[in-house]
Amino acid sequence: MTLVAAIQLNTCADLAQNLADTRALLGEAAAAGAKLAALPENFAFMGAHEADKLALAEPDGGGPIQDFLAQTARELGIAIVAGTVPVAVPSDAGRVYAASLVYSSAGRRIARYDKIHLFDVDVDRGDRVERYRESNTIAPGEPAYVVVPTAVGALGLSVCYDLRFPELYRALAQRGAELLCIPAAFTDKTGEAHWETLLRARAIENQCFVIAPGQCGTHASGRRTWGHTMIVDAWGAILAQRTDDTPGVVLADLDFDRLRQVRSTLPALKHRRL
Ligand SMILES: O=C(O)CNC(=O)[C@H](CS)NC(=O)CCC(=O)C(=O)O
Repeated sequence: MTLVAAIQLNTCADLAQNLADTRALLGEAAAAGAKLAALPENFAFMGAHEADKLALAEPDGGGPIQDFLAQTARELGIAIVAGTVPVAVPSDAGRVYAASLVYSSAGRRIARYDKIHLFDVDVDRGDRVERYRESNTIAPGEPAYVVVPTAVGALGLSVCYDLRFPELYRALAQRGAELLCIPAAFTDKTGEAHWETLLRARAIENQCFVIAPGQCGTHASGRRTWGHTMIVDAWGAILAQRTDDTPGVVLADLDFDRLRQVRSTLPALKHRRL
């Protein structure tokens, strides 16, 4: 058995405050015995305006957010999947990559995945339309399938809106992923309709654990996110989830014997023909 954590946050526009909140919950996860903890999308900063995050862009490999992550992983002895970090796009000061970075418990960065699919969507709220244009401030990552060996198994990386593109997860599973990480800031509206169903479908169809830490509550922009951070097993069962709309740690013990049993008794991954 292997204990992992998914951390739910209500990120605000104060970087120092967000890092302090993150550090406290990572500490809680480590104290409980978790070997790996995953943070939500935009864990370090959510400003009043999308463009506010550009001021926090860090060069690849260094900066206050990345230094915090490396140091915290080392001090707590826990691997961290850092939801997303705003990493500078060389030659484009107007956009950043939404980079999901993985740190080993020694504080070494062992993987980077840049969000591929950008949320350029109008969310209909009945009385008004909420307009998201993520591509105004985020540069899309080149399509890439990142699977990284960790202390808790082979981890496939993705971010938030990627969840709606099952071909990404199929490719990660084909490349050996046993866990899929989906850090998110889902809208409360689309989250209520689709979040749990999509997460459980990705787990079931790819016979992988799914770790999905989410943003929750109201943010500086006035937008609301869905929370419902959860960890799902390869059979689609919800192992643990946070139903409170507040920050906190979700813990689950991953049983890899169960994963192997699911894959051998229902060998759908081996029955693929396309
Ligand atoms: O809300 C914010 O301010 C922050 N949101 C985000 O950072 C990102 C990009 S705008 N949200 C999503 O990708 C939501 C996807 C989603 O909700 C869906 O696929 O339904």
